[in-house]
Amino acid sequence: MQPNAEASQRIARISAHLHPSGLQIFNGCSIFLKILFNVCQDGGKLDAESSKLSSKRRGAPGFKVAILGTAGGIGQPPALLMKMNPLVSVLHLYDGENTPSVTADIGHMDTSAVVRGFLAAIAGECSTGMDLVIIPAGISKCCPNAIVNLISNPVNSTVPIAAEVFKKAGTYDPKRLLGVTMLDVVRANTFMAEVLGLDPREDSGPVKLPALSPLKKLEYLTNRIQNGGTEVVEAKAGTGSATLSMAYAAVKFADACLRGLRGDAGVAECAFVASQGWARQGKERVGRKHSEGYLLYQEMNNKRKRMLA
Ligand SMILES: NC(=O)C1=CN([C@@H]2O[C@H](COP(=O)(O)OP(=O)(O)OC[C@H]3O[C@@H](n4cnc5c(N)ncnc54)[C@H](O)[C@@H]3O)[C@@H](O)[C@H]2O)C=CC1
Ligand SMILES: O=C([O-])CC(=O)C(=O)O
Repeated sequence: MQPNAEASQRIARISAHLHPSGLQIFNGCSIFLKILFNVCQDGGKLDAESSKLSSKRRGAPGFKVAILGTAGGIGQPPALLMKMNPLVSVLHLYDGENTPSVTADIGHMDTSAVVRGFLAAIAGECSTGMDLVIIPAGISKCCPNAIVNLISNPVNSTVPIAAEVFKKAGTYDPKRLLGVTMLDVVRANTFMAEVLGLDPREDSGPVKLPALSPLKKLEYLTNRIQNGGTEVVEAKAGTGSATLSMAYAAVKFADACLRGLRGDAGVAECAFVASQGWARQGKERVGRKHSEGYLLYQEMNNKRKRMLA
């Protein structure tokens, strides 16, 4: 096809996404996915379309990522950061409200990921074909074959609830359902580095620990990390909880998952996962398809295990 004709086709496609003819669909329609902005009715078609666009742009396929609850305090900054992530080729944004504004805004960024927004009751299905689904709010009925990063609090309850939802849908895979506890790790790195006068980017927690004795310093750090959420809530004087540091942590974790899926060796981060029942947090190694199991939990002494239970 001639370049001019191709460009005309692309303009028509973009116009169809920006001004979907089926706008009345989300006014009083009972179907589950209320399609809104940049969105067509057929999820599969849309995925194919997004992929076509993205692979043309990038020359190589990347990962498809969805964010549920994307218009909220935590959801918006990860949408921005995932649009900047070179591993992401398709970014689907879901929320019950304000998805158009977030999608329009982020969609103008000149990075390669193709963005689509869905005004969706996310307690139902999310689009299929995703590699990674990040959930600050709501839950999807099923995310077949995707790694799910569940952020909604309380993670030690929402992850088991999500597991039941996925079991019902026949899509449960404990190795793909990860409760995001990364903010605690991020805080631990920061606070520990502050006390020791180190660069927080050095990931050497276990190496640093002996330097923290006597016990008082450990107690100080344990308290500060455990009360990190309260520190932010109080600073925000009742207007909300951590959103920016959480978004950073969510994206740090999501990026680790994508690197694991890409096949990078030695990718391991902490998460809340199912193992011999619930109430476990361990360091997960993420592989090409899913997390590959605990590294850290087995190494913890009983006192620490009791603290996590
Ligand atoms: N895992 C962690 O370390 C942390 C978790 N959190 C948790 O993250 C969650 C999200 O926090 P924020 O983004 O600040 O909340 P928020 O209230 O600002 O945003 C929630 C968003 O989700 C959307 N939403 C909620 N239910 C929906 C549904 N059923 N269908 C469609 N859209 C829906 C809302 O429209 C809203 O835009 C909270 O549960 C919070 O406690 C917060 C900080 C740290
Ligand atoms: O309670 C919240 O939503 C915030 C939170 O988990 C934290 O900052 O660690």
